[in-house]
Amino acid sequence: MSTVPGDGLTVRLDLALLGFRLDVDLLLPGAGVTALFGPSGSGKTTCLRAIAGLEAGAAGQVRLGDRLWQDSARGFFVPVHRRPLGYVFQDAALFPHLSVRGNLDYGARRARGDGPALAFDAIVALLGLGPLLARRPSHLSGGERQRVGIARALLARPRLLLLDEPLASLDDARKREILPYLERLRDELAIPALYVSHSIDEVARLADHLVLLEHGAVVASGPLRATLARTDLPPAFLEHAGVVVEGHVVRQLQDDLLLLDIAGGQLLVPASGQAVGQVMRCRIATGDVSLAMAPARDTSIGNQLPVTVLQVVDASHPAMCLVQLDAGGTRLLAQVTRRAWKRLGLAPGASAWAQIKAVAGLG
Ligand SMILES: Nc1ncnc2c1ncn2[C@@H]1O[C@H](COP(=O)(O)OP(=O)(O)OP(=O)(O)O)[C@@H](O)[C@H]1O
Repeated sequence: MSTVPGDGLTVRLDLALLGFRLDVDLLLPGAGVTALFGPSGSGKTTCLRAIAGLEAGAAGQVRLGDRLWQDSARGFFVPVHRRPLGYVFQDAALFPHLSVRGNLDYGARRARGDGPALAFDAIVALLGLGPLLARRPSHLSGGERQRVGIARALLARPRLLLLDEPLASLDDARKREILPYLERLRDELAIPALYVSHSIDEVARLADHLVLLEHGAVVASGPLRATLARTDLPPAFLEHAGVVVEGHVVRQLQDDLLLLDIAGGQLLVPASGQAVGQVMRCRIATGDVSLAMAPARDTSIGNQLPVTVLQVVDASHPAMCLVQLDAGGTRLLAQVTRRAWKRLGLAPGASAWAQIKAVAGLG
């Protein structure tokens, strides 16, 4: 039996279902948010269920820090109700006849975990539920219901939080409303969270670590920024490739723009409520970066950075290639046509200008 360093989460599972096999071997951080990302049917939910102990047929080992939850080699299996975890689904199944407070009290009374104890009031404040405590679930928006569901999961004192597409049933406005609360959880909670999502923007905004799943197997697992910027992933993932850049807001400009200091330069980014000095994450998709040999003068493009070409690889379409660039310490990825690559005479080591059409501020 292997030993696990520190307080990480070991998930070594092999599960055969009718027509589907989950076979994963993961060592995940014991803190922060790990996102599970992959195409529909790749096994994200099955993986979460197996970690929770809801798939009794799963062979292998699950261990959180020094706590062993299952080890089939030794016939050891902690049942789901004895694993200290909080499970949040797409729709929080709240009791309709109880108020928000009643629903939370119910969760607190059933607390069986031995994770960090957060006071009722602290959890209510963390999720902004104070003004909602007297309401019935039928008088809550979808986003508010999810916040109550997360609070109820936290009141059980979990050591691990499992979130299965908690925003999937919400419209964009509700998603924007709840994301800052999820960021607060990430920044203030001492326990790790596994977060399943279909949305790469959501993942880029919230996660610290990224696991890519395809056909029940792990394609990649690593720190978010490094993993998203990889150029050696299967085609299903390359279309989501792009970089996540972090920088400090140095100035607020007219027209709702912010000036962001990043390694090696500055970026103009659409404002989304950040103050000067604050750290901001942005995502730059590969399709939003093009290449030129000189900075363009009369252009609508707001961001142009001098770059060095590092390498070029095949993109998911044969007409396209992915070019990895270094912009003074910030890695960028550009998706350009093979024809343009040849026409510009580019090669690894060449100098060029990256024209960045869009930068999505992620909060
Ligand atoms: N109890 C089950 N018995 C047989 N097959 C199952 C069972 N549960 C899930 N599957 C199959 O396992 C595969 C993975 O499903 P899973 O729900 O884990 O994928 P997912 O990545 O979460 O998908 P989505 O993003 O669509 O939610 C699918 O092919 C699904 O049909």
